[in-house]
Amino acid sequence: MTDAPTLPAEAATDDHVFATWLATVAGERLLEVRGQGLEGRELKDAGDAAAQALIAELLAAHRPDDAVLSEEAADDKSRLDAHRVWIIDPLDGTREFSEPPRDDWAVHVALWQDGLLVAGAVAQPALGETFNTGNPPVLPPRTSTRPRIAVSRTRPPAFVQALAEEIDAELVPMGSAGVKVMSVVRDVADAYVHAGGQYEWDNAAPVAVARAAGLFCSRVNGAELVYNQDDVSLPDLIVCRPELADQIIDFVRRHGTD
Ligand SMILES: Nc1ncnc2c1ncn2[C@@H]1O[C@H](COP(=O)(O)O)[C@@H](OP(=O)(O)O)[C@H]1O
Ligand SMILES: [Mg+2]
Repeated sequence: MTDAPTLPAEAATDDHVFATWLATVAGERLLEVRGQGLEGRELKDAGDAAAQALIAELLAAHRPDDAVLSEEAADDKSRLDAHRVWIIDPLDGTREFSEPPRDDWAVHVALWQDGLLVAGAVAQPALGETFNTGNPPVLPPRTSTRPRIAVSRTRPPAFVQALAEEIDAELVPMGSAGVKVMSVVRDVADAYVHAGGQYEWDNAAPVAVARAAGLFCSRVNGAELVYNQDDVSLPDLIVCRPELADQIIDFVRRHGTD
């Protein structure tokens, strides 16, 4: 049993600092698990379990009155009547986590309050970075005139290939929704377009951070992303530099996502 990490003083009252700390310490725990010599399914399961256990313990200790929605815990529907809900993916990109030395996996911590995402952090432990809403990332100038669209490495939606052809974009495959959203924040890509399946925990924290950095975020048809719903399926989204949003939404409205 490892000692629980010590809460930084500011994190007691500041939800941005708390989210950042929680994602960071869970990421550090995941790096430890990755160093234990496990492989494949065993490594995936050990990572999911260790990050979930630590995050659950720290939320119970430091935010005991808040509700929690986590990929790795039973869904307690009392969250539907709560004012504050932490939306957690303890390990996003589990597949890539189990393929060292890949760095495209992440920890997601978001806070939903009365209808809105109000704080969030995405740790990318293998890069040693935690992107967050407290110190929002500053969007670098765009270095590519040809749009780069981040897509799932293993489940790229078919329509994104057609979209790329129409707008003369390049596809950049990588793991983890959080990593793909942060790739737009970091000017590694200019857009992330996904459809076909995802859940609130896969995109809540990434969207909170992306918005804080000034990026455009919506469903693929341009509709609002809505969190803390009874059904937590949130199967599609666009995160992009604002100047690309109209083109992408227009394509989806004309062609659909099939
Ligand atoms: N079609 C789909 N249906 C359900 N979940 C999906 C999905 N495509 C992606 N996801 C989820 O979104 C996250 C990012 O996926 P990808 O790396 O393929 O982009 C993964 O989360 P987890 O790793 O937490 O399971 C994955 O499970
Ligand atoms: Mg996930």
